[in-house]
Amino acid sequence: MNSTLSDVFRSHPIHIPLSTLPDFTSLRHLPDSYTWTPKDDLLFSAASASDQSLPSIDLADPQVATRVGHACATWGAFQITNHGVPSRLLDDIEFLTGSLFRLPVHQKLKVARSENGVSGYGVARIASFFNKQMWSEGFTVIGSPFDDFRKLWPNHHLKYCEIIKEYEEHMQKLAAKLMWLALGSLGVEEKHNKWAGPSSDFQGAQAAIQLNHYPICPEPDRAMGLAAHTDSTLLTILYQNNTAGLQVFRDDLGWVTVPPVPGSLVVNVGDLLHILTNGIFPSVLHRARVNHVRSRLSMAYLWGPPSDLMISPLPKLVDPLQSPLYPSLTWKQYLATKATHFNQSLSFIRNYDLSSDQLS
Ligand SMILES: C=C1C[C@]23C[C@@]1(O)CC[C@H]2[C@@]12CCC[C@@](C)(C(=O)O1)[C@H]2[C@@H]3C(=O)O
Ligand SMILES: O=C(O)CCC(=O)C(=O)O
Ligand SMILES: [Fe+2]
Repeated sequence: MNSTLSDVFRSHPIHIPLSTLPDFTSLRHLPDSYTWTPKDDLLFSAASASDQSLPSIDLADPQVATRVGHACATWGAFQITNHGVPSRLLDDIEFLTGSLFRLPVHQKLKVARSENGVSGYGVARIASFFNKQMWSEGFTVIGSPFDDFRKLWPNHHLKYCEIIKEYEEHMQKLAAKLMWLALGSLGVEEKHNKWAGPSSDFQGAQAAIQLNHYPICPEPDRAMGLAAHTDSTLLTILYQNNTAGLQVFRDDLGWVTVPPVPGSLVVNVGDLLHILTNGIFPSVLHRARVNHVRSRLSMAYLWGPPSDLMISPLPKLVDPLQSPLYPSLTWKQYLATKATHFNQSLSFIRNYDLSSDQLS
């Protein structure tokens, strides 16, 4: 039987006690366990020396594929407008996210993510790779949120389930469209990508929704909302509320803040698209900072292939005189690798000897 994303982490539990979640609202000073220095993250204070900003692309632009391709190759990320997701739906998902995190802690803990689970309330999975704690809380949706939502909102869960369903439908279509624009810019056609399906709709694609809340922070310069990471996806589509915090990293520029533009969405190239394009598109290193004036919400749609499907560099994008940069592997195997090797996962699989045992 095909596995789902929820199965992936059963063999990779994380041990982060939820009792470490502070009551963010009552703190006047940053506790030591939340105070980051460059020792805790080498890139912590890599300042941006540039006024360059992330490309913004109008999806109705006749040159859209070229622009998407260029943004993917240079930044591994871009913002989009005219994406077709109704602004009413963006308001709804933001409202849902705000309502969820405003619930009292004891209520949120009713749906706490289990150690070997992936859905539910808790700190980001990547927390286990850092000595310091992040100034955020999250909620992950994979599959139906019905059971969790009924515990959170006994009287309103159906309304909230409906919003998630509608959001997923729109995001799935948008992700497939963006994927074709990105691949199309490299001359990849449907015949080069067997997984595309007869109507190019990427049948069986799997996805997670990650809702993030970054509370107001008493000492934001010393805190970290969500530490630097790449997403393990093909693409991630992120909606941020009206508060800045997202930053993307470029080796030549340092950290670049992505200011929220009302109604626009941010698209990140994930590790699997980097592998599929044989390294042509970098997966973008990104993080979220916090501030002392306004709390921030972000809603990420993390999109990938069926979790058992073999992903490998597309032959069309591999120089016939060279070997592909990466071996074939499934999303499930990649997530297992990520659970062990985190930000070193791409270099780990690049040097991995396929003739030896199981990847992990
Ligand atoms: C599909 C997934 C990607 C993700 C792990 C997950 O199974 C569900 C949560 C996702 C998320 C969201 C926040 C950042 C991230 C690195 C994390 O810790 O959980 C990503 C994971 C990922 O992209 O590897
Ligand atoms: O909050 C943000 O802007 C980033 C969130 C993110 O990177 C994620 O959920 O994977
Ligand atoms: Fe991310």
